[in-house]
Amino acid sequence: MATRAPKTPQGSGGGASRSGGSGGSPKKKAPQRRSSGASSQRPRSSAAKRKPADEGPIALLFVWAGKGLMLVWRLLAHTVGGLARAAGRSARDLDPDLRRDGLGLVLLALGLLIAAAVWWDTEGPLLEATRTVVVGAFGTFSPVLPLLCLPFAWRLMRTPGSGETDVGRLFIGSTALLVGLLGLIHIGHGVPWPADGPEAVRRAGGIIGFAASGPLSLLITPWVTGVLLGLLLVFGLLVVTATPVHRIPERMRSLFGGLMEREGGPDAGMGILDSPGEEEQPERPKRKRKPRESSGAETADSGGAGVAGANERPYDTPVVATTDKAPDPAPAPDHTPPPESAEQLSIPPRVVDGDYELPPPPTLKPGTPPKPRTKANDTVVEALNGVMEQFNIDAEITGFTRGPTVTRYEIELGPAVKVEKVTALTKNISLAVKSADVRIQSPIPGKSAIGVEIPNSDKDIVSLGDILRSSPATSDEHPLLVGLGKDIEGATVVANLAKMPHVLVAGATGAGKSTCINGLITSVMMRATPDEVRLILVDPKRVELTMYEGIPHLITPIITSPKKAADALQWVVGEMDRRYDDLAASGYRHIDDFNAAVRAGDLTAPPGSERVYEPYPYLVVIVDELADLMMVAPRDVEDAIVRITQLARAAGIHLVLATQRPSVDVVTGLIKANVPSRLAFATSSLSDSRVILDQPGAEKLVGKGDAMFLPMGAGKPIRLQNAWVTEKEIRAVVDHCKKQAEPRYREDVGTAEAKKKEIDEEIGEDLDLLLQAIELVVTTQFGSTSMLQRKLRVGFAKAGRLMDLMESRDVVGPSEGSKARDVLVQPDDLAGVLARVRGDGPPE
Ligand SMILES: Nc1ncnc2c1ncn2[C@@H]1O[C@H](COP(=O)(O)OP(=O)(O)OP(=O)(O)O)[C@@H](O)[C@H]1O
Repeated sequence: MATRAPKTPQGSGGGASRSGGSGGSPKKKAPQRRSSGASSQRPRSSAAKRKPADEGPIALLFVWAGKGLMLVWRLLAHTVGGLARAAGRSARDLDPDLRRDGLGLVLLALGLLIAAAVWWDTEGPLLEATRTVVVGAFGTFSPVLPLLCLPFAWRLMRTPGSGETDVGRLFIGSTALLVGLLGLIHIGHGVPWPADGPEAVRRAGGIIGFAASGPLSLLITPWVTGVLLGLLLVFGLLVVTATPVHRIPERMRSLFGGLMEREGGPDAGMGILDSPGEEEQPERPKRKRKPRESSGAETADSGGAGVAGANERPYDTPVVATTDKAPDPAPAPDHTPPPESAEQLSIPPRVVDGDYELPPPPTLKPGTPPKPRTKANDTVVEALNGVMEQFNIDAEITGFTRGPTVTRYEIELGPAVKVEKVTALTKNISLAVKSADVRIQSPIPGKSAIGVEIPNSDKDIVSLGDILRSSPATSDEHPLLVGLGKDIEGATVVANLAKMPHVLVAGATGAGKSTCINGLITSVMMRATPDEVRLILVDPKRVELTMYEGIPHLITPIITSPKKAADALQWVVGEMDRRYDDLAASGYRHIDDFNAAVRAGDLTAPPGSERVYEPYPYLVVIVDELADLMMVAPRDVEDAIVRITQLARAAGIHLVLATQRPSVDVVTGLIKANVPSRLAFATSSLSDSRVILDQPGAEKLVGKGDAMFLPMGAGKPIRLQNAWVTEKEIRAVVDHCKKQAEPRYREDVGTAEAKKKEIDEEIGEDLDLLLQAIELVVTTQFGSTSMLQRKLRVGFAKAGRLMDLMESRDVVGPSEGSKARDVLVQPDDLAGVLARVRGDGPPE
């Protein structure tokens, strides 16, 4: 997740306002200027030379005054910037909503100051200076400025929780809008130059209007400048209202519809008083993101890869553990021609007209404050010392690091003491500290000490709310960043599902696996809009995930039938293939690049196509009990999982597979090889731990969310206490999401069965064999019946029938006697053909 994420429209208008520079033919252009006098003597070479040469002392004065003003401004900006940076640390600690209020109040004060200076001509040196600066800069537009400050201030204070990007967007948009407008006003007044007198400039668009239109008019005529400035103005308007160009008709419709409703509705009378813009709030962002930093002790630096950094003072400086060690992206498939289908998105892109607000961060409650040391720790230290003494081992307990569930005690050995002397005492230590779950780590990474992990008798609760409000989570905006918990040193652990890119969650019943899945889904709901992330939830147990029914992130109702779940996985394979087709056709390697290009408007539909490109949401498939699926259709499920996991990363599709039976028949070698990240909760046996982590350790976990996280590429797992989220909190988040938007389901997810029946009559029981035969023939490009007999171990009659079925589906050509048949499908198209034969091909 890389920090992700779709952002506000990009500022592309800079080019328009900045064009110019040298070039052009002043000879031709000068006569087109409408102003007279000095203007006709404009210089001919470069703009730089032009003014000082011909504009006389007044113009020179203006130029130098302008430069002086710039210098003062820069000095001021540096000083204020320095002060702001110095105050930054404490400002960052402020509640973000308070920060926005502060900004709003500053804007209000500014509006009042300008109103007093410009509207009422009030006396006083500050007001006079304000008047000179404002009227000089904005010209005839200055009286409107105070009116603009008011709605902006109002918006800032009225919509707490919006991100900083919102403020940035408004700033960029209104600057473009203002520059365009002032330039146009200036052109409307005949493009007066400073040489025409300061009053002439003030009566037009002011210095800003002049800067936007004057030099440009000289180079490309006022008309063309007017058009460019008009475009800049429209761009500014679109940015301020957060309206991408392709959404203009939609926005107009909703604005128009809203106005009509208000006119005809019961509140029609009130509608006259309300400003329609305010009512529609067109400038509101589509989403409110970013849960804010907690006011607690989380001050983590952004961590690097894989495993949390070691930490001397755990509760002061927790470190993020993210799965940053991403491998090279999956190789992009060969370039293929643009797909024929006119439909691009197989997942409906828009779920809601208007705005979608993320749940406010306080919906999730804070946990218990961490305790760095308790009486229980002292008791354990005494017990450990006792054991060392009893066995005459020259070793010392030099300290401990208390995590939420487990404390790691550090033992330093004297000279010439064998490590094995301590490790052999595990059972005695267990006895002395009255806990069966003692785990010895030798050495503690980065220290020449042995670590003895002993469960705390007085555990801390790690709340998901605290994790999502901590800076490791808030500093990364990727919508697939999820809160995992806290490690043994108390550092926050977050992970990006997109980087995992698939994860296996396993553990014995009651170990905390369902809580973990709840945490993952809640993280997504807290941080991502349905336009950014869509979910497929598979819950064969029918009890675990029911509370998420109806959330707008779902693309299909929660799937409870294992058979349907297997079909849904096949649908995901199809969705992945469709995405890959799009990536290949457009020449992008990753869905993020594709989406960025769509947002920037760089992707146009191929000639003759009616397609409208939309960004693809990430798709996360969460299976709460893999074992139930593997019992029903082991081969289909395994095939689909392997295919998805091998390729889906670049397509933005990620799997979370959970099971309480991590045995080799559920988590097969193939699945294991392709699901690189693992999250293990307490297992009932050492062999189960081996299946999940490829090493022992999970059997020693103490349950209730005590977990080991092995991110992709990491050699050693991180022990962590998984974050806790209550059912009440989940319900509040779910209610919030449901109020924001209705789910829009894909009808065909998990319904391949129905389609299959149509072709079943002909294929009958042979579907599996036929799929294998197609795969064989296409990959070898050899259409031979005897090869099918040999490889599939079928008789001549069956092999002949398979060949006929393949012929009727255009996989092979007609029989040519004893010669092998022509193969009509290329290996690249195999996935599509298999999907079609299965009956889960792309919708017509
Ligand atoms: N992160 C956690 N923090 C604190 N307690 C937890 C945590 N996770 C689980 N627990 C405790 O463990 C109990 C069982 O958790 P959970 O239902 O998630 O286990 P499970 O492995 O999914 O079990 P099952 O497979 O039977 O559904 C919870 O009721 C809760 O009391």
